[in-house]
Amino acid sequence: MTLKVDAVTFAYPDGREALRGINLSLAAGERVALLGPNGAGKTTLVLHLNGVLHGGAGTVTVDGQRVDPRNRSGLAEIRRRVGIVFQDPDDQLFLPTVEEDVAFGPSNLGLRGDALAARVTEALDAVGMAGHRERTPHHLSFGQRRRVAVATVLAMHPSILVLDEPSSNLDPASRRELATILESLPVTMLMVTHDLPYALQLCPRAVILDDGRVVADGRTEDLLADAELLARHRLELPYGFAVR
Ligand SMILES: Nc1ncnc2c1ncn2[C@@H]1O[C@H](COP(=O)(O)OP(=O)(O)OP(=O)(O)O)[C@@H](O)[C@H]1O
Repeated sequence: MTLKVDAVTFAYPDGREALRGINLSLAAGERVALLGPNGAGKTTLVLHLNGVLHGGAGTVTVDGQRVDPRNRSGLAEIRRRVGIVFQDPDDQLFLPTVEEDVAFGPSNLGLRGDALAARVTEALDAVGMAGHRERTPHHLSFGQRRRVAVATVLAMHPSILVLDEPSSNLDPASRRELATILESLPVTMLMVTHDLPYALQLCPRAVILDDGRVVADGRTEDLLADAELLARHRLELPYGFAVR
């Protein structure tokens, strides 16, 4: 089991209960969509996977290792294993060139020289950005910056890739190209999205979160074909979209 979330609860300091007993397991190689209306607790859950948020009840384990913020060296390893691609690529890109941004994480792990260069090339190749390695990230288009943000995470060789709204703000061609890239990656994937067709295309399994609880967990196709379930949780397919 790559990821196991066991009875996790969490309330923010103002007392708002955001997670009310979450259970979720991902097997190695699975691709799972995390769906739910605004305020359901998706981001709060994601921030528990690498120990940014903690303090409630329950446990999260990654590759059998418990996420424990008091264990500093353990947490560094968890953050290598759980690679999070945030919605805004500019939160992840801050160095003068693409290759420096992609090299940043692995060089912090101690990689140098040829091993580091190979890691950068491999990650940029995986997202189709090898031809842009010497460019300045803020001169790239939004879609290109998102791909580089994915590369910065892939360069860490994560065992689970977590994507927050990967298709947002992409034009149709970039959205499709990113789907092709994500489909080709041999990693365990948890994808937070409001884009239900994207979830269907990329993730055989989906989990719906609402009001801090898992309210459905099953085949994406089955969940999205259940109009009542979708309506109950404020989820909508695009007009005229046929699931099967
Ligand atoms: N820093 C915070 N302090 C207090 N409450 C918060 C904080 N961040 C989030 N919340 C609350 O926690 C709940 C879950 O929020 P969260 O951001 O996890 O939802 P989400 O499913 O990611 O929503 P969205 O689809 O809008 O991104 C909401 O009720 C939200 O108002």
